[in-house]
Amino acid sequence: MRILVLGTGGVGGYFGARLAADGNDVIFVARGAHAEAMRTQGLRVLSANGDLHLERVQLHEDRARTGLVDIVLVAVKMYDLEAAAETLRPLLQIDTAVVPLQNGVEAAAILERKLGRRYVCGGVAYIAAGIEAPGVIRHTGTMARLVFGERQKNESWRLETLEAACRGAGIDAVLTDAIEREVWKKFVFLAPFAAITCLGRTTIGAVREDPVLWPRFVAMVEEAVAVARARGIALPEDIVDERLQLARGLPTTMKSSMLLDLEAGRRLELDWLTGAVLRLGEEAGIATPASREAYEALAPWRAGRTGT
Ligand SMILES: NC(=O)C1=CN([C@@H]2O[C@H](COP(=O)(O)OP(=O)(O)OC[C@H]3O[C@@H](n4cnc5c(N)ncnc54)[C@H](OP(=O)(O)O)[C@@H]3O)[C@@H](O)[C@H]2O)C=CC1
Ligand SMILES: CC(C)(CO)C(=O)C(=O)O
Repeated sequence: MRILVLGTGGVGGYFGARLAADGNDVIFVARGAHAEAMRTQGLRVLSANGDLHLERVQLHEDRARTGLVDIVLVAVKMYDLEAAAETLRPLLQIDTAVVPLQNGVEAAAILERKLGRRYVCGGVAYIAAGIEAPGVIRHTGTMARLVFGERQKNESWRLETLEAACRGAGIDAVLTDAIEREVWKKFVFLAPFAAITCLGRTTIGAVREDPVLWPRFVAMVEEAVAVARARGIALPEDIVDERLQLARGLPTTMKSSMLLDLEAGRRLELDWLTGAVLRLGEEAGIATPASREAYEALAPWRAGRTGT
């Protein structure tokens, strides 16, 4: 099974490296100084789950050398998704599974428009990881979980193969027959979590203790759940309480990946997180005032420090 990792950052680098270290045929798409470091020094993962160093990595250089692939793990940021998807088409064969791991609820639909529905599955990544230096991925904490599933059918030999490869590599991976619900389950937590940590420029631990930030977070979770339900997503009855419990149990020092981007002056995924709550809420006739307030406060930073 040949796996293409489209975007070798925190998510793609961590899971791709674990799969490669277990002997899977993994080809990485990377660019810039990070790609150059991977070419000359390999790819290193620093993690409480076990450090690893791939001395040699297969980098995607061109179509001929990469050939056709069986699985694509899509792990570029949302603002890079359409352009990255353009490069995929020549690498796909009839039953290639393209698995988006982005935050938000819109990646699969974007990929379906670009590539066609047959290829595109759904996926969710639970991990906190990033590029610490060129060629080096830093994983924070121990959480490293993948959930994926078919969007058009229940049975999936192609994803069963991926699940087996992940488990062989020590990755906590689950194949689900309700992937749309899983993607929304993460979204109704993650969009508010990203927004509130960015608004406070602080950790979830500090948010929990703050008499202003915590109620704003709760209101945003309630709004996101209302949007999901209005769009026909069958979330569990107790989803708000369950998501708040999740937030209460997170490590005190944990930050969202969007806060790390904000602190580093990078572009934000705001428009696919809080922005999507507003957009999808409007379409469904759901008011989202707490999310709107957060969006408007963060919007000046969405293009990053360089404004590009
Ligand atoms: N980081 C985390 O802990 C988590 C992130 N997520 C989600 O996963 C997705 C990926 O996030 P993350 O891993 O943090 O992102 P990163 O920015 O760490 O990694 C993405 C990588 O893809 C590269 N890239 C983008 N487009 C291309 C291209 N066309 N060709 C080659 N390389 C490309 C980027 O390069 P460059 O830097 O040059 O742009 C970057 O190195 C996001 O949607 C995020 O919300 C989900 C769960 C946890
Ligand atoms: C909350 C977390 C770390 C969980 O995966 C995440 O997805 C993010 O911050 O982007």
